[in-house]
Amino acid sequence: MRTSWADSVANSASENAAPASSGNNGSLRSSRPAYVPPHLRNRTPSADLPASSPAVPSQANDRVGYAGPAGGSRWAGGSRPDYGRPGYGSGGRPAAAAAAGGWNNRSGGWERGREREVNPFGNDDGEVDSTFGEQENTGINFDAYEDIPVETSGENVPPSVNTFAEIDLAEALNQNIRRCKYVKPTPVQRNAIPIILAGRDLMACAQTGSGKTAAFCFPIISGIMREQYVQRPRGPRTVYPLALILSPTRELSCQIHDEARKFAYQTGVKVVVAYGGAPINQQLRELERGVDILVATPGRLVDLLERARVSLQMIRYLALDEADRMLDMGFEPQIRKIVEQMDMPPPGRRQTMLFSATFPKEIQQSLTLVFVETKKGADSLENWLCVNGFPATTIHGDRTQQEREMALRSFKSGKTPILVATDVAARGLDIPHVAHVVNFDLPNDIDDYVHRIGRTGRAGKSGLATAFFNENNMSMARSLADLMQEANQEVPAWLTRYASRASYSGGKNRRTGGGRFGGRDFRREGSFTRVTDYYGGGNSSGGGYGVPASYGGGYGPGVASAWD
Ligand SMILES: Nc1ncnc2c1ncn2[C@@H]1O[C@H](COP(=O)(O)OP(=O)(O)OP(=O)(O)O)[C@@H](O)[C@H]1O
Repeated sequence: MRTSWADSVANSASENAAPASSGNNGSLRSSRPAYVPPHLRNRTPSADLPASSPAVPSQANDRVGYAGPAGGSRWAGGSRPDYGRPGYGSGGRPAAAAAAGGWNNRSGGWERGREREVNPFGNDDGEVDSTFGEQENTGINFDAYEDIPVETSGENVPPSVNTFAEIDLAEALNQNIRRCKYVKPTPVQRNAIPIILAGRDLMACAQTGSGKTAAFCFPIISGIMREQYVQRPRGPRTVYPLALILSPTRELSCQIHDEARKFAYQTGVKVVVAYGGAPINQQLRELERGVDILVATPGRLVDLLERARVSLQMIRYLALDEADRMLDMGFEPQIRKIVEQMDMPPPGRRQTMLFSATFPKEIQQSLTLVFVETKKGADSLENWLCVNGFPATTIHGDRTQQEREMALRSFKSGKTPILVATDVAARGLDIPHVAHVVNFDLPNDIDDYVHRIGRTGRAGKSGLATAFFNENNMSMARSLADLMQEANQEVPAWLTRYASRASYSGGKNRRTGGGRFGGRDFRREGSFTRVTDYYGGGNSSGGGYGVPASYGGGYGPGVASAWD
């Protein structure tokens, strides 16, 4: 079972309380500067520090927890204990400083005396105006931007801001914004920055050259500065970035890296870039010096992950720049691997941001319809999804007509892209763009099943259907296996086994053993060929849960749908 992110942080905290000199690879560490996390850089050694740091309470890492006390700046410090770790050499700050300062006290810069941070602004090292004055900006025509309509969707979207001063960013970051001569935020920045700072996931579509890079970099940098207490494991060669920015090309990665280094200058947050087509050794050396934000192309990142030189275990922010382009360029397998198959924390434990100038409609409207058996089950699943960061709503027989209509509107508009429904309420719904139907509870009747999966893969589009099967669904095994066979899909061995057991015992489903499906021949009406489903998981000992997979479907031209 996957260990939770909070657990792994707490574990790593206790594992890593050893002094720097007792690391696994002392010689390696002595030959290169030891990595120092942002919160310990530029701190004077303190005699007040305990010999070992306390383990981090898991709650401290929950992003809900970092909103800070109401009515004051989040950065004002408060009574949060100092989790500074002595093992990192320069020492943490005294607890009293934590209580008094927050990160407005950060004098900025990387760890003093170890590595000098190159000034990414050239020789002009920092005569910065103390206010966001009317300086020259970098060529963005803000007059033209004022008229650009901005649409937002989602629940309780945090309000946009008009000025950088309104945003609760760190002073060191504000200084860099002034150094960049950004006077005011662009529309995408006005809207996206408060959303990301509020801990929300985001998909943002804004035209080229509209300042998307800063829109995701500012909140990531300020978030990392804020999480001063985050403890990271220390492998001899593995690094644990806190943020990952994926981009499709070497050029874009380098550009993001250059920009991010400016924004992060003297904040203590270190940005490293890794891309393919260039020797890996130099990039490895750079990574070994420590990394908070990793900007990478997918292929090179997979390479680094497979070599165990990078771990995603501590990722709090995942930004995909030009996400659609990455898919177009065939990076989907790598992205899936990075996001789903490595050690990346699941949604809810990390923030995910998708940025692009273009998002095909299919990407923006991928609605998921989940079928459950009971009204109670619908409510509790909806609640679970919402609590875990998946916007969901529900329709079932206990909801008023008005509530059902509202839920449907919210689903169709993409505000709540997951709809949990009981069978009765969902019959006959014609909702475009349903990309995925999940049979969380399988129905007892194959007709109902066919109706349900017919909500996706409509009008010639492909669709995905996922079913969770357990021994209580035994009576459906034979019909499901037959149905899949008819649709030329591979029938998993475990389902075949269930099917034969069900036939021996006679089966309860009225269609079992019938060979052909009685009543209505859905196949002749084009239904079977347009649906694709896959039953994963499960085993002969029973009770397994399905795993989503497999896209497909589509039906021949001119074939009418039974439900359209
Ligand atoms: N608030 C701002 N004020 C002035 N200039 C800005 C501001 N934000 C960004 N810029 C500048 O605008 C230019 C375009 O920004 P950026 O490259 O982030 O755009 P983008 O939306 O990512 O573009 P693309 O989609 O082409 O990658 C950059 O030179 C950047 O420094």
